[in-house]
Amino acid sequence: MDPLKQKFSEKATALRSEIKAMLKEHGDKRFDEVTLKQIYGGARGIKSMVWETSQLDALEGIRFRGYSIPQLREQLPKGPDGKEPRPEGLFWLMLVGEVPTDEEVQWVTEQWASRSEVPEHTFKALDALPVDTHPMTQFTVAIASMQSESEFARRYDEGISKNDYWDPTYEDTMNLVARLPRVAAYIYRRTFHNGDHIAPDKSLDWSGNFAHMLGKDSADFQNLMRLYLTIHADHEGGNASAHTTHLVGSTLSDAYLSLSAGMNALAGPLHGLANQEVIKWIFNMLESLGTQRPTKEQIAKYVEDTLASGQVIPGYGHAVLRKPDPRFMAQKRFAEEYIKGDDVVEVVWKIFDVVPPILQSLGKVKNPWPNVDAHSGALLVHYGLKEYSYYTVLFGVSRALGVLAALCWSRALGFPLERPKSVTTEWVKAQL
Ligand SMILES: CC(=O)SCCNC(=O)CCNC(=O)[C@H](O)C(C)(C)COP(=O)(O)OP(=O)(O)OC[C@H]1O[C@@H](n2cnc3c(N)ncnc32)[C@H](O)[C@@H]1OP(=O)(O)O
Ligand SMILES: O=C([O-])CC(=O)C(=O)O
Repeated sequence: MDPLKQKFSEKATALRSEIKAMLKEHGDKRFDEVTLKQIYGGARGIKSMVWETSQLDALEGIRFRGYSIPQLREQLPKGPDGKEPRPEGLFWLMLVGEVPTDEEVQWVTEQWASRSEVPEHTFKALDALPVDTHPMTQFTVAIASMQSESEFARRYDEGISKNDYWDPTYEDTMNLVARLPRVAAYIYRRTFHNGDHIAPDKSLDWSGNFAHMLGKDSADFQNLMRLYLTIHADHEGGNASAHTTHLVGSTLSDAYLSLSAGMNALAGPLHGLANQEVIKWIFNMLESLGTQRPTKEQIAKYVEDTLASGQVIPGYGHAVLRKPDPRFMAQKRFAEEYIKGDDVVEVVWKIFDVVPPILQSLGKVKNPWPNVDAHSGALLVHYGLKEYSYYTVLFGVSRALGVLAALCWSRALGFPLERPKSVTTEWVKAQL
């Protein structure tokens, strides 16, 4: 058995028996009460799911197995120039709860390179779609098309024991994550570069090779990808892409079908698509103001106009966070270090000054601060990746790491079919 799988199997076996004992002793202990507002309000804050890979604090932001983003940047093995963390290490950490060594991360890089062959029919499926099909639609089609290779589906069909579900789920996860950069780069090159595809370079790390296949070989862009693919990977279990992957996975749909479903949730403008909406909104603002360097007063007026037309300010607000998103701050740090003085970055920082007090003044917005999506587009534009309808695919490649590591845990811990209760308004009225 490979070393990561071995470690995962040991940890999962131990936790499964611990949970069993805990449920036996404390199964009826109350952890939450549900208000009518929560029932009608998108289930905000209701504790109803277990997610081992990360946890979100409203003020501090995300912690992956207890590690904050600055701590990850310090402690995870980095790319060849020692600057930014490699997402391979974060995957290891999320899956087994330990910060990996350089050798362990190198092992993941090589495993993924060796599993990265994409089936020919996936390229054919993509080529059958109109070239202007939204990149996220192409992405979900490509992921679903690879389901024909699912180990879990094959072994389930053969009659696998419940106790072994975790094993082919792990195999599917490793294969799928290994292939995503190739699939995602193929979508980018077919959509925006006339199908002029770039062969993988398996000597590079997972992010470096992805950058290379996109057609961006600079060391700085590779570093941006390492950071980007690390910070977007997981945001506990309740966000729409994670929860969708989890829900679909709970029916014993395999990793391919579950991730493909989760990516459809990520493709919504209130969730992952917000990163494209942010840069579109900024470009529209610059065009309508006729300048690349708007004043704060000009931005404030544009924000007021956007709100007056009944639209949200993309990249601001959050269902859980109540402070500036540490993922926004991590990208701001990257911009300060690598590309200070960039015009679009300067606009993003001015928006950061202008928007929160305006949203606060509305009196209804619970979090006036920027989320992760407020910054990412400006960094990508700087390196020439201007095709913003593609941005959510990058997010999706990263998000796969967290939701699939969590899927492995769900199968290893024997989690059941998810099926919460719904009620009608008539029923609600009868209770009042
Ligand atoms: C990776 C991610 O998914 S991060 C989030 C990405 N999405 C965005 O950036 C889109 C813009 N933001 C939003 O629409 C929201 O803040 C969400 C969807 C992220 C969170 O929604 P909620 O938890 O319902 O936010 P909240 O409780 O603060 O909403 C209360 C009111 O404030 C409004 N509001 C919240 N954020 C904003 C915003 N950025 N601009 C304008 N109004 C806002 C809501 O639309 C709602 O208005 P309503 O009562 O008239 O319907
Ligand atoms: O947590 C959420 O609801 C949305 C979010 O920021 C993410 O999924 O990255």
